Amino acid sequence: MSTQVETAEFQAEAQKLLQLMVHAIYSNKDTFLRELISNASDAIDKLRLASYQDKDLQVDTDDLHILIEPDQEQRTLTIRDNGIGMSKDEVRDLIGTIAKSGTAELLQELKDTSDGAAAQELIGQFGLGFYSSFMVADKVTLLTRKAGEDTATRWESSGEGTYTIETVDEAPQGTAVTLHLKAEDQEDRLLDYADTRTLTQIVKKHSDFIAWPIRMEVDKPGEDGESTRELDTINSMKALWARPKGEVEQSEYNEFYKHVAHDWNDPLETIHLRAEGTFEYQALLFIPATAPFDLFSRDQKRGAQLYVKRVFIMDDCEELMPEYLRFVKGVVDAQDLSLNVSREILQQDRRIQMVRRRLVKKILTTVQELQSGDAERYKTFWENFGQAVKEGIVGDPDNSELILDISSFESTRDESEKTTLRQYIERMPEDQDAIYYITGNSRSKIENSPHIEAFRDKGLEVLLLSDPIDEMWVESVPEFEGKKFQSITKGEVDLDEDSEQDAQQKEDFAGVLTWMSTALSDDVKEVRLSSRLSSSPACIVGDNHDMTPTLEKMYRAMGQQVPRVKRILEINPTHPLVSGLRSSFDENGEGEDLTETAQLVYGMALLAEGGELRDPAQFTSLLANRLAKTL
Ligand SMILES: Nc1ncnc2c1ncn2[C@@H]1O[C@H](COP(=O)(O)OP(=O)(O)OP(=O)(O)O)[C@@H](O)[C@H]1O
Repeated sequence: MSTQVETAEFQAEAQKLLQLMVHAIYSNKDTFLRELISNASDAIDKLRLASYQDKDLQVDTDDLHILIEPDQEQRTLTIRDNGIGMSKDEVRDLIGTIAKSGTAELLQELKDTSDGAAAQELIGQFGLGFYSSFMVADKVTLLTRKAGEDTATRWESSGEGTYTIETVDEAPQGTAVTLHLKAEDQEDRLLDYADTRTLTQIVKKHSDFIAWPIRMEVDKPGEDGESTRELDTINSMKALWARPKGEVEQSEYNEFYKHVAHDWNDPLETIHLRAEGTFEYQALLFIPATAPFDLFSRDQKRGAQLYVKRVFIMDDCEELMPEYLRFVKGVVDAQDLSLNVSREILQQDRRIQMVRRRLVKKILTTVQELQSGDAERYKTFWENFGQAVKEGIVGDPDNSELILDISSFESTRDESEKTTLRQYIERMPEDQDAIYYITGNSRSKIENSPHIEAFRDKGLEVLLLSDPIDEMWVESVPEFEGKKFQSITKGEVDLDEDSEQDAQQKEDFAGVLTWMSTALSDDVKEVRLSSRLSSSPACIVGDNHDMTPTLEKMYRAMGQQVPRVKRILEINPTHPLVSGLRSSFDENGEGEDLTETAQLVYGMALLAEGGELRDPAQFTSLLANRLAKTL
């Protein structure tokens, strides 16, 4: 067998992340061991599953374990597992590159931040798995043989841009990662990772719950006072989710979370539940403290890990979690499923649907409790995951009321504080019968939109809905707690109390309105007087069931055919431009100049709401000509 050594380069992004590790940006160096043990444990889970699914696979699964081998003299530390191993191509793909989405954004953010603590938090959020070995080692050697293959692969790197890779004839099945340790440096929080006591402490702290034995030779005091070296299992291996809730420390939950979620930070919330009766299961779920970089990418995975009677069955079990809760991590261990259950079977299984319903309810009510009991943590939750959770208002009709209840929204009342719907309703004046809202692309755009003027003048609060998903749910939900949602850019709004004056104005403007409706008929279906404006001359509104321009644009962007919706131009009778337009029409009748003024009024209204002109060049030329006349 040829054992030619190839030298290859890390992918550019991997190189940059490695540099961060080599130059020790992350202060909690002990985490490397948790990462390597976590990978080893995953590899054993995979082997166990593969041997179960493929009876012809020639592997020995009798004594699956992880072995820690420190060598004080050589200053090395080896983490060895007899799990699934990797093929040569897998080593290249999995170790030489970083396929995680969000890497580019992470690197950009790291470049932009000069604050060490912020950089650490970013790294912590991203997790660096295998690469974290380079925090404590100046050279790493990996020897691996994939289950069922004859030859093995040896990989080595000092983390400086290149690595070597070669095929070797012999190696035990599984993976051994050998770290050539950096010198101990207490100041830099670099401990002696060849010391068995240090290693034992780290394993107990970070990896105690790992389901496979983690073994290491340790010194044991003998009867004659002499100590002897003995192979010991240093983790308790107790599945955390199977232990009674009251007996598990939060620190244990936190460590377990870091293992399942590949996160380096503590979770925001822990949910531990057990169901007994016809279908028994235990669930241990976590809400992370920060949203992952890829929360809104299409390939974002979702779902808890599924175990059956303590045996790992699959990662990302989608059947257990709806898409809008894709950020929830954890484990569900069911007692009464078959070990060879497949995704197809799970999709059909009504018991799994029942579990999912219960988990969803539990997660949502946990957030509800947070909302009423811990404002700061609720705020963190909502800032990170609110946008995703709101997808459930449309996607999960059974829970839409509950989701609305735990949601909070920006409003005209306070720039820095969001409001819940319940709080909004409590503040509503007695005669207000609807929840007013406006949708659009950004807070700044909608908050200065002319539609809001009269609401602001009258002290009426308006919700400012600027997430793309808001456009969707607000169309589909009729009401909350008996109050219907009313867009302030749609339908007729009557905020003026003086009906006598109204009637007079209607009469005065009747002629000019009819003429304007015809003059602008290519763009609008009607021109009418407004009671929602106080300082702007005009605004554009829709009928109650019309699609908003933002929604129209969203559908077009998704490639759907949508007819162009003509909306309504509302003009402000008290604005000098509008009253002047009317007197000019009354005195001189229609004319080219007046038509141009009407077009300008329409164009301005469109721009004021952040809309796009159909013919911007024509609009600017009209405006330029008009301005020239004033000079
Ligand atoms: N001991 C191992 N045995 C088999 N495969 C392994 C082992 N260690 C790593 N791998 C493979 O290499 C991949 C990359 O590992 P790495 O630790 O860099 O990232 P990860 O575990 O996928 O995610 P994270 O960076 O969030 O920890 C793993 O997903 C796994 O497929």
